[in-house]
Amino acid sequence: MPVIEINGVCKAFRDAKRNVEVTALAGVDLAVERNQFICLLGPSGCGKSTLLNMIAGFERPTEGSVKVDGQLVTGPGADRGVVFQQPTLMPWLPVWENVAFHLLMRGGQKGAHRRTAQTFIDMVGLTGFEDHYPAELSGGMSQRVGIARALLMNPRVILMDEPFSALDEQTRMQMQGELVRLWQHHEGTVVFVTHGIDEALTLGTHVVVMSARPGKIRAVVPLDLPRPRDITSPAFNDLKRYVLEMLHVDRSNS
Ligand SMILES: Nc1ncnc2c1ncn2[C@@H]1O[C@H](COP(=O)(O)OP(=O)(O)OP(=O)(O)O)[C@@H](O)[C@H]1O
Repeated sequence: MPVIEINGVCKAFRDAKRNVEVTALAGVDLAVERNQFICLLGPSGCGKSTLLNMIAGFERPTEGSVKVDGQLVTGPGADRGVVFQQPTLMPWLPVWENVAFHLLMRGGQKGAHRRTAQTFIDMVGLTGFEDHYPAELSGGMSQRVGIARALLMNPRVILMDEPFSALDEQTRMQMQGELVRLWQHHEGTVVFVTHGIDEALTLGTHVVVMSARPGKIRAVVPLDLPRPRDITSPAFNDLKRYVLEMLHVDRSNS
């Protein structure tokens, strides 16, 4: 059984200001299997974030269904960890309390929660920064805190919405490498929204190419490339050309 099942999903938003309906997604079907790393790629406004938000349970489909582990998604849950573009850290809490935030909210032994947080702080390479505050961290470090916080709940699915887009090129490439290593060591199912073709081809087991207005899935492209990915290799560039063609079909029709 797929971990995520999206069946016939449509999403319309009411634009109250202009008194019109915006169809963000129309007839989206997608099955995501365990341990797949799915990159959602498509032009701005094609509904990538809307689709991710529906898996996260922040939005409900207008039509169709979204299931995780066979259960209909009706709201957010601990089985789905979300990492946003901005890491949404609590500025008044040190790193370890930000990482352990959901555990601390549940109550219980603070010392035990700190030890649990430490495991994930170490995992994302922030050892020594446990007591730093968000204002003392770089963009990449803040994003690592967000990733550690999402991993700590041991979710079935990690949902990431352009988590590295605000980072400089070098930090982004480093974070991409670290994310792949984490995913390879701990396994799990990832859905990752990106604008970047290279990023999608570097990270994913599959790229889901979306078309715009209303958002639909144009193609699911399996990435049969060895890791670590070599962005200069002929195989990488063949796939890049194919994905670019998929994106361009959309542009030439619009
Ligand atoms: N809450 C909302 N209210 C009204 N319209 C919305 C809302 N959220 C999204 N939309 C519209 O739905 C469409 C899809 O938006 P969405 O943010 O999902 O696209 P996206 O592919 O993630 O875009 P980007 O790559 O620019 O972040 C857009 O036309 C957007 O204006």
